[in-house]
Amino acid sequence: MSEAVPPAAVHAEGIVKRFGATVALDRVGITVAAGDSHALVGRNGAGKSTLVSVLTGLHTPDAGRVSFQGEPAPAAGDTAAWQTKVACVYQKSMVVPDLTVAENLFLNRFDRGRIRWSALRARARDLLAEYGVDVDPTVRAGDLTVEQGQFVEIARALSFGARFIILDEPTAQLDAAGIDRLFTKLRELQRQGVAFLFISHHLQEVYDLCSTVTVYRDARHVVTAPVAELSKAELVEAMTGEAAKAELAWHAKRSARDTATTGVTDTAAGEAVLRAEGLALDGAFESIDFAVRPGEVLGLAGATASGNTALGETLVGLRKASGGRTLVAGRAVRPGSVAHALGAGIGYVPEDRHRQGLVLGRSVAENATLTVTDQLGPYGTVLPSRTREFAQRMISSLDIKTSGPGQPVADLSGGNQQKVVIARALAREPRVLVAVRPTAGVDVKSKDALLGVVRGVADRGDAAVIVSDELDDLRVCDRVIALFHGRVIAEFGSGWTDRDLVSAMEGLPAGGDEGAEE
Ligand SMILES: Nc1ncnc2c1ncn2[C@@H]1O[C@H](COP(=O)(O)OP(=O)(O)OP(=O)(O)O)[C@@H](O)[C@H]1O
Repeated sequence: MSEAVPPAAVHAEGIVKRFGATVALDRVGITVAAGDSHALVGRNGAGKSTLVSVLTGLHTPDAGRVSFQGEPAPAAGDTAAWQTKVACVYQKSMVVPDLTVAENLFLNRFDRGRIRWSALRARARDLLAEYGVDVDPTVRAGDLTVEQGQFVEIARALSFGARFIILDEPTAQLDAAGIDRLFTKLRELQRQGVAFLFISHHLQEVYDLCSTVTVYRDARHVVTAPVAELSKAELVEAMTGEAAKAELAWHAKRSARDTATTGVTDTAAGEAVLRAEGLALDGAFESIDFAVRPGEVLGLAGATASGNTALGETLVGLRKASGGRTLVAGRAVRPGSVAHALGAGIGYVPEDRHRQGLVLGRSVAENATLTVTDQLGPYGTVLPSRTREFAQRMISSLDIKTSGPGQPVADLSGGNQQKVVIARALAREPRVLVAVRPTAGVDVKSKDALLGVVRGVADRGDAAVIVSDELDDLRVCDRVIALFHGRVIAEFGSGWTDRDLVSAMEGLPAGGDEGAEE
């Protein structure tokens, strides 16, 4: 025991944080050892983001203490001092989009009057090279990919001297190759003594990257253990407080339907709820045909640049097709018109809930009913009682953690905001629901419930389209079309294997390679 153990990268104890009547953190603690990769997991609303705010100096806790490398945390408001201790990298990086990478790296570090731009660029180049980040410092930050933005943020944090970095769902917008590169970089930095707190709803990533895991539930600390000593079932049990079910409940059944859905163009026009005929968008995807029948959930699988998201956005009218057409129940939908798509019965769950999904200052009830206000009272009036009643129903069926329908959406945790977006799309009882990565940021248990709700849309006789690269999202589909570089590369019935679908999304032709060596 005589070896000198370096002080913990961060140590927090007895942290209490209240928002009005809500106790977001109830005497919790966390200790991240130097050079460790420590996961923090918990259901939506468990308190993870609130802890991040406390550990980065954004919120002052009502009680408790935080220290970095054995020294008390800086005073509240001393941003410069906090930056030398800790940084948080979010899925959307916090860089200023209109400034160059070099400017972002040195933001607020120089007296503006004395900036020498050539020197600044050279320093930025050195700094990026030092941390092995392959990004041109003269590029506008807004033009970086999510992955590049995150690497720049990490380099920026390290250059301030921070040896502790929080990653809040960093993989949410990365494809498999991007996740690999991120993890490789993190392992490399870990070897140099940098510690990470990793927040993710993808439990497999916790097992792939982290050596320690802490679970919070309902604002309380439940357990901290070496990852190797906790099975997935035990982890889920700690998160939910219930014995874990063996598997996700919402697999599409392998039914008679399966054998009937081998072709994409064989459906008679009258039967399909949604049909794409030669649908194309220049630069995104080429002429695509498919039909979604009543009772069917269709998956549009694909990695980041595959065109699947653009296809989803074209179906809902956010983008205007450059060729072909979309039909709902045999009637053509006006291209490029969200209002027309909505009127035709297409419900939409967008990927980016902050930009496209919610009015943050408004209540849960108002947001959940944004598309149905014409149904909530006579002659265009909105009856508050009906709005609340509808919202209350959605809150319980989707298990939204909120103090009530009147709570502003801005006060909900990220995953619970996503559920409000889904509630809103369901409110109109769409004939076809188009959902883009519907479970992003949603915890394991809620994920199951949400996918069940999407499945339910089809089971009541309507239809759904799930645009995603998440295998769990795609498992509820009766049929999956995989896109690669804007083209359909493969199509699967519900009996696909993870390996086949992943290969297709990576651009490898499906089938015929069973048993091939990696
Ligand atoms: N500004 C705020 N005002 C009121 N309540 C808040 C505020 N911020 C968070 N809360 C509440 O605190 C609790 C914890 O939220 P937090 O965002 O920390 O959860 P989380 O674990 O990060 O969830 P998710 O996985 O969904 O991101 C939630 O009940 C949330 O509604």
